[in-house]
Amino acid sequence: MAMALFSPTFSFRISTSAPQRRRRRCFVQSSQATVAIEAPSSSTTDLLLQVKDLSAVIAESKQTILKGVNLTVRHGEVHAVMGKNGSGKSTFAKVLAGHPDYEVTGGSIMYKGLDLLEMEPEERAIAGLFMSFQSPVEIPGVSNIDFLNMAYNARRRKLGLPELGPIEFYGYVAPKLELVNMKTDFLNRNVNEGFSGGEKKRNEILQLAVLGAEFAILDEIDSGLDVDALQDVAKAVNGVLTSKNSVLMITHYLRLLEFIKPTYIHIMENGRIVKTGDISLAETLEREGYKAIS
Ligand SMILES: Nc1ncnc2c1ncn2[C@@H]1O[C@H](COP(=O)(O)OP(=O)(O)OP(=O)(O)O)[C@@H](O)[C@H]1O
Repeated sequence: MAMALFSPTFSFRISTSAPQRRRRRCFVQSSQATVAIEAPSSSTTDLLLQVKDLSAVIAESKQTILKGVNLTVRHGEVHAVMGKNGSGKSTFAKVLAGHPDYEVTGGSIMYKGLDLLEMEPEERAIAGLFMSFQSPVEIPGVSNIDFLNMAYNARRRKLGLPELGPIEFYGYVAPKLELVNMKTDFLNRNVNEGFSGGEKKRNEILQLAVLGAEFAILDEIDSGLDVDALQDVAKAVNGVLTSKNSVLMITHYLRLLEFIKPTYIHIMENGRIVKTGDISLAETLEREGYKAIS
């Protein structure tokens, strides 16, 4: 059943079905040629995520949104996805997270050597995939610290590690609050309830820091942030980046990419990645608009 409050992290609390993975084999794989430019190949042991010829429709209307996406992400890389409004960026992110609004109709996604499309959203989260949404959801009646503690322990349980009690967990989370420049009282407030837009984004990055995700998908974390908040959020993202984990961020603006340096920039157009390059691609875009690179 589709749910209003989808998030792989929140799925620890609210279990979902994942229609996208079960139905995908009922469709013939798209044979449309894609124009994606793959990142240069290196050792396959570095591979974190490999998306091949991914196509997806909206579950309800069957309207095709993704039309053959190819993307390779290795450990330690930062990928930025840019593109005009409506080109399919958020849909791609949500399909990676296992959002039930979409059905995969072709292609494959391998994550850490596993078939991601065979995994439930919560299994994806436990396997280290984190998604920050454009509009983070509010969870009335659930305090931020309880939510974080529960999500953190759920992952630890699956990894065979001992759970942390409230006091130990407070000791773990407190330094991470500093990383995102959030006051302690945010821990006792209900998840995102009454938070400003910027506070919600900081809270998303706090979740990322707490969960220690290996692959973070950040959908427009820069939207609605003032300059200071943008720097705080970028500093926090940089603070959680290591040579072992990777980030896929969706953005419209060069300003974010000046703080979080991308390894590759991809341009999405009409449900496909049509161009891949370095920061100069975003600079051209900023100067001349999409007509310069379409
Ligand atoms: N659940 C849905 N129901 C109806 N239409 C949808 C749904 N999800 C995506 N779409 C449509 O698919 C297209 C791609 O949407 P998507 O949100 O992926 O674009 P985007 O590139 O992220 O855009 P933006 O830059 O404006 O955030 C849009 O035309 C959108 O209206």
